[in-house]
Amino acid sequence: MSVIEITNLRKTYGEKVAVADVSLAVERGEIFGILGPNGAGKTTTVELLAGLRHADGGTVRVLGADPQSEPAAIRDRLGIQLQESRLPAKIRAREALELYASFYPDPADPNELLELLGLTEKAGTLFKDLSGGQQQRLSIALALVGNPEIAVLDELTTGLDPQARRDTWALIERVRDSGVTIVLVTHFMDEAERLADRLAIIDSGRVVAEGTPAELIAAGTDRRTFRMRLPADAPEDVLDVVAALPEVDAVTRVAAEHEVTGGPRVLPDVVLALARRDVVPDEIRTVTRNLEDVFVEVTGSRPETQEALV
Ligand SMILES: Nc1ncnc2c1ncn2[C@@H]1O[C@H](COP(=O)(O)OP(=O)(O)OP(=O)(O)O)[C@@H](O)[C@H]1O
Repeated sequence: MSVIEITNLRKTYGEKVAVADVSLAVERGEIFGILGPNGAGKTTTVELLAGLRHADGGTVRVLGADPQSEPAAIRDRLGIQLQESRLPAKIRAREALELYASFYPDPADPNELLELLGLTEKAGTLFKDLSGGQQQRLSIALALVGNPEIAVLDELTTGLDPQARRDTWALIERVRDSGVTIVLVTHFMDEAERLADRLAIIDSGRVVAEGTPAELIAAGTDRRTFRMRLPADAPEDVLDVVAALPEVDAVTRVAAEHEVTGGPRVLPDVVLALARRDVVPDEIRTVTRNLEDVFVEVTGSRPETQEALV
């Protein structure tokens, strides 16, 4: 059953089209990823579905209600963690949770949430003295404190170190497994590939691809790629022979290897052609596509990575 249905959503800021035409459906109990480059319209889309902004066109239904005209119907059922949400520097972790809990009719137990998020030992710590990862976890706890059926998490792991990111991912899976539907906004491929049960890639305010990570990776191409290392004594013209095979699209040199791309039969055809010339590659390994390749194909842009932090 869909808990969120967005149809032909549109939002402009003056001349600027932030969301051109977005349609998507989120099913109960899944982690749904919204992936896209900076400025694609992801945050605006989730702000519209949370009823924080008014759409210029299209419809949004969250748990059957229109968040714009019936905000009260979803207020206690949808929790949202917005990008860079800041708390007052001098509020303590438990105080913040207790304060937010007091806004809801049936809140989660702040102590249980602190435990779930690994913050029990930091319960008495001032917000300003928490590390980036701890602040992030606290903001996730705040999105969950109303015991929501749906939690929207925007740029969950931006600025976290690799270990904190992995811990946060494990936590999100635990939250999903406890029955909460999660909408995860991210521009990190690895995060979407690892966490999302299904995802939509948004570019320039439109959905350009949608499906499970595996479906997206498998769809749209019958091209295959592999890399091989040729023996030092291979005849010089053997690469010309490979490149001339009908099944081969391209042969490129990558460090000590050659990368060959072509149709579904590219690997056996190349191996056979080499064998006819008495050449046996020292090593062959297939190169599988990942979500990053899909992203580059459908958006034409390279995603950002967390490498700077590693
Ligand atoms: N309040 C606003 N006024 C004017 N333009 C805006 C406003 N909010 C967003 N935009 C513009 O709308 C476009 C979509 O922004 P949005 O924040 O939804 O994208 P995003 O995919 O979430 O990107 P990011 O990851 O950088 O936050 C951007 O070009 C942005 O500059």
